[in-house]
Order: sequence, then structure tokens, then C-alpha cells
Amino acid sequence: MTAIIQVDGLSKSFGEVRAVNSISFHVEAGEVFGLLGPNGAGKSTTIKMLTTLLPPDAGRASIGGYDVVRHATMVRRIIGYVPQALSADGSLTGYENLLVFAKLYDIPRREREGRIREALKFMGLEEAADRLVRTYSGGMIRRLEIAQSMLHQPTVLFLDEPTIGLDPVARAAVWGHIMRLREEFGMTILLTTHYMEEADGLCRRIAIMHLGNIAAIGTPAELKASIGDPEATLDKVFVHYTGGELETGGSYREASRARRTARRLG
Ligand SMILES: Nc1ncnc2c1ncn2[C@@H]1O[C@H](COP(=O)(O)OP(=O)(O)OP(=O)(O)O)[C@@H](O)[C@H]1O
Repeated sequence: MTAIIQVDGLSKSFGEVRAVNSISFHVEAGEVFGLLGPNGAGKSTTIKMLTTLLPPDAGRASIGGYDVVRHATMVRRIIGYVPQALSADGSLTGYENLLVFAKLYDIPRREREGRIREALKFMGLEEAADRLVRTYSGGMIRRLEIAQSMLHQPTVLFLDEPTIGLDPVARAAVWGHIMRLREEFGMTILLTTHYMEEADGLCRRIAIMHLGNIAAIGTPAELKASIGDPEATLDKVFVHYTGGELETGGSYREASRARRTARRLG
């Protein structure tokens, strides 16, 4: 296996806050890799540096061999990114949203319609293509945002909490599509999630972040063995490495995010 994401001593501070503290890890091509950690652990800051949105203070990172600082344009060409905040426009249809992204990605005019139809089909949104996005459910919006991020056929996809605020059925549907991206296109996927059971079942390897550091890294089985309990749940592993700051579904934070989502969509 080759490392498609390579991170060495990456750091970022905001004033006095050391958000990411000299972390190193790699992700292999075709892997689904989970970044877990309590609020404020540094997950989003890490993703923002890897997606070229934030310059690191120190250290280096490369995607597909391209340095995220020196070759940022090349990195942007080969990655897709679905941020935590909503990126779909509720006042446009699903198709129109995708068209905006197809233009942003400079997809040649003659290829646009085909790529958009393909992405809609892949994410199970064909029927809803011509409906305003404000009529979509939360799970459909997430799937549309993933469709947006795959239009330019990236080799690495970054998903920041792709299933936050969704009910279990919608979460399962989003996960099903994420796994198909990996299986059918060999995409490498790096994601963050607060849902431990999902990370356990779906990520090949996991890094647990705490206070800007990587507290533990490995396959779910390796992480469980590392706390001396191969039968442990991933919740227990998480609590072990982060000092009991597990955030469960239905928290205020999640609810307020879901509400923000609803407001954005009018
Ligand atoms: N733009 C910013 N300005 C100041 N501080 C920031 C900024 N972005 C992040 N931080 C701080 O850096 C730390 C890490 O934040 P980050 O968003 O990376 O954590 P996270 O693990 O993604 O958390 P969450 O699960 O809440 O998204 C936190 O203390 C946060 O308050």
C-alpha cells in the first residue's frame, strides 16, 4: 500500500491556542480513515490544512505527492471537500447546485450535464434533481453535497462530520454512498465523526485526537487491544484516550447545528 496522504509534524496555533500540535500520520490509498476527537481537539483545523484552506505554522503535508503549501493548486484538483457548514443553496434545485460546482471546477461545458447526471444517480438523487433544495431532507442535502464534491472525480475525499444531525436511517444511507465511492472509484476517504459505532464499522484505521495531539492511531481492533480489552466498544477506547469527553447524539451542539442547517435552507 502507498501513502496518499502524508503528514509530518503539522502544527497550527490561533493566538495562545495550539489547535494542532505537531501531528504525524499517513493514509493509504483506498483507505477510509477516521479522525475522531472531542470538540476542539483539532480535527477541523487538520482538515483545513490538508485541503489547503489554512496554512500550517510548521511541518508538512502532501496529498498524492503534492505539498499542500507549495503545490496547493494541484492538491485542490485531486481532492474533494465537504465542510461541516452547509454548502448547498436552498433556493436552487439539486441540478442547479451541481451546475454551479461544475462551473467552479472548470468542467468542460460538453461534459457538465453527463457528470451531473452521473453524480445525481450515484448519490440516489435522480428523482429529486429538479426540486428546490430547501424541500430536501437533511440526508438528501448531505448526499447532494457529496455529489458536488465528486464532480471533478477527486482521488481523495475529505468529509467533516458528514452525518452530524441526521437520523439513523439517513446516516446509514449517507454511509452506504460513501462506502460505494471507495469501492467503485477506489477513492481514499478521510472523515471526522462523533458516531463511534459508525467509525468502528466503517473506518479501516482511526486516529483519536485530543488537545491538538494524536492520542492513538490504528485499526479499531488495534485500538481496543491497546487499552487491554479486545472486546471493548470504540466508545470505551475514546473515553480512555480523551478522558471521558464522549459527545453523544442529540446533544445541544448537534441540535443547534441541525437548526442552523434548517435556517439556512429557509
Ligand atoms: N479560526 C479560529 N480562530 C481561533 N481559534 C480557532 C479557530 N479555529 C479553531 N480554533 C480553536 O482551535 C481548537 C481546535 O478547533 P477545531 O475546530 O480544529 O476542533 P475540532 O476537533 O474540529 O472540533 P469540533 O468537533 O468542534 O469541530 C479549538 O480550541 C478552537 O476553538
